[in-house]
Amino acid sequence: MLNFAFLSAPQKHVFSSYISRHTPLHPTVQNPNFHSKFESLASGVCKASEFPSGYGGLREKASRGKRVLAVVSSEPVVKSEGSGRRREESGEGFDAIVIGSGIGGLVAGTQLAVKGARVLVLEKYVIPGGSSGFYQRDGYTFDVGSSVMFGFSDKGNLNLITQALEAVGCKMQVIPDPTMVHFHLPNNLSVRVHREYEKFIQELTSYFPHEKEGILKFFGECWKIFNALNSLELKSLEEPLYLFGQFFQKPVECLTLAYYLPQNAGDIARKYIKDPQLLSYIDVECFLVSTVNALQTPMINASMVLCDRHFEGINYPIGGVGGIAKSLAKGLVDKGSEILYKANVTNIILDENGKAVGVRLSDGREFFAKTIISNATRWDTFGKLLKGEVIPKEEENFQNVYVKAPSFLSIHMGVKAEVLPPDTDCHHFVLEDDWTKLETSYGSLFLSIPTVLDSSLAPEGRHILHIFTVSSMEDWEGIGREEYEAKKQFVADEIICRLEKKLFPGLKSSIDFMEVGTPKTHRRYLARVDGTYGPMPRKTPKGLLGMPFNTTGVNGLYCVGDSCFPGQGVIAVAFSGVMCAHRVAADIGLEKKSPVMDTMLLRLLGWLRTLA
Ligand SMILES: NC(=O)c1ccc[n+]([C@@H]2O[C@H](COP(=O)([O-])OP(=O)(O)OC[C@H]3O[C@@H](n4cnc5c(N)ncnc54)[C@H](O)[C@@H]3O)[C@@H](O)[C@H]2O)c1
Ligand SMILES: CC(C)=CCC/C(C)=C/C=C/C(C)=C/C=C/C(C)=C/C=C/C=C(C)/C=C/C=C(C)/C=C/C=C(\C)CCC=C(C)C
Repeated sequence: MLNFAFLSAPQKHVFSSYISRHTPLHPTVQNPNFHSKFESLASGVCKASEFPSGYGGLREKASRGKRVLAVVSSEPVVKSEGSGRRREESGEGFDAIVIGSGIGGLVAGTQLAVKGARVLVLEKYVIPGGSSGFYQRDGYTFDVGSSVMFGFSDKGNLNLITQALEAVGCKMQVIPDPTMVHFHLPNNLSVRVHREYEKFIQELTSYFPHEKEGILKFFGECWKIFNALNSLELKSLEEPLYLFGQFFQKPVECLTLAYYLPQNAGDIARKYIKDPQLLSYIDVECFLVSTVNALQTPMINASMVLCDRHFEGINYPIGGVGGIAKSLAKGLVDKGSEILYKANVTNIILDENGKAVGVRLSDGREFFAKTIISNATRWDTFGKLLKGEVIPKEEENFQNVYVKAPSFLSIHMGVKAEVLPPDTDCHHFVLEDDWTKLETSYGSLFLSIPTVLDSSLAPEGRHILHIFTVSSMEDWEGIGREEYEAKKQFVADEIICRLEKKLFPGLKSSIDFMEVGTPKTHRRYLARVDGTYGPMPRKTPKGLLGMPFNTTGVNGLYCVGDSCFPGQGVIAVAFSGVMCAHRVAADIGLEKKSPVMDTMLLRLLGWLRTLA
């Protein structure tokens, strides 16, 4: 029998609430099979049985030489109710609280934990990952977001997912994808982006032989940028000791990147390419990266994607994309930090000097830390979590340069395997007959069939089809429940019809399972305002110049994720996590810093952004 007499009153309260909540059918687990299903998700060497104790485990902790029973993560005791003193004040608080467990938040959290910081991640939903999460239905494991994964190889400096996992002792098994995407475009332009660069260039030039030189020159310039990026050690561009160190060690590469920082891919493509159809093709390539055309896509981001797919390649993690977040969450807890699910942050708490010192949850609980990192979008962070506060000038600038990209409609389907022709590629992009429809709602279709690579994601004899397309919140608001359901069915039917015509005859009759998500679904489950896909330039941007890094105008508050430099994409938000952790670590004394140089660099960067 355990004797709990040594627990203080608040600890007893926490413990009894833990016991009552952690019955086999935990009410936070909406799906009673969730736990076992989640555990069964394959994730390489991170054993599934080692589910983060953050999901409500009890563990023993050493504290000042005494062994005390501590409740981990389901209810970290932060505010001592008796004395009214915060742990932070008594020297026991967290170094950082991360709001949200998207890949950006988890990478920031784990990188800090590895540096010795004590981190608390607060996630609104019941599992980690946000748009890189997963869900399971009827024997299918669906990726919430895209299944095209960069950053998983063993070489170079840009394999940020491999590095993030390695930092916490995890490695995932991956399956190399021979084709990043198969484009089905107007005028029967059908281009496969092969893993091998030469094969891809050969295929593209077979459609545009007269532009061979232009194609090689454009991609050549992309490789110049990619190679410069790949040669740097990637850390915070807001930390002067690192930044100037890199300039000193790799001056040519840094100057190359500085030169391209304010440039867009469309302008560079136009230097070499004249054929309007080929320029439209490059628009489509960029649309995948940024949901806007090439003239609005930063050249650094375009180069990163257009080259990395041939350098590291696209690799799918066995068991699904959700395994990445699951492994990072486990790694975080292994490193002595904590993650708490069903923790909906409603406010960031500022002290009397306007410094961010804590957060309040929708159930009234408060947690305090030296620094607060928000993985919510900047619109949510400054519009909701800091509601009532004056919005800092830098955020006003950001909102002048960037608007919220529309959301998307997603269809997750299970289909009979026979409907797919042999050798079907894993990822497809369909824009049937009109280039001008590229950026319009429902104009183009993204389609992934991850079971082509990993059949374990679906029951035997079945495949997963995940289709998504641009859709705006305005389309779905102000209608009643019945109309909403009928509209979902109608829009999905139209899309299925298009795919039947273009790719898979008989698709409709082969459907075994189907679930449609709208912008409202994405707003609700990803906690992203209007379900937005992320920031999109209001007009032609100056490359990446206007994209904010991680510090904010509020002392102690940092942002991470896709509304920070360099923008959308799992690998991009992983980089923002690495940058953020480095800057925070310097600010809390875990990394070297120079306060004088900090002030100068942050002012300089602030000024540069005003030029965007
Ligand atoms: N193939 C791909 O490249 C691919 C696939 C999937 C996702 N993605 C990318 O991932 C990027 C998004 O990653 P991200 O790191 O910015 O975050 P995210 O939006 O994926 O996750 C944010 C997390 O924060 C949580 N959250 C938000 N507000 C909260 C609050 N107030 N309290 C508690 N929790 C809260 C959400 O529930 C969510 O889990 C997107 O840009 C998308 O492109 C890319
Ligand atoms: C600071 C100053 C001012 C200056 C200095 C100079 C320098 C040094 C600089 C540097 C820089 C850097 C480092 C940068 C970096 C960058 C990076 C890393 C970037 C990255 C990016 C990435 C990206 C963008 C990615 C993306 C991706 C994506 C989005 C994906 C997606 C996908 C999809 C959607 C798919 C599709 C699908 C189908 C088809 C189905």
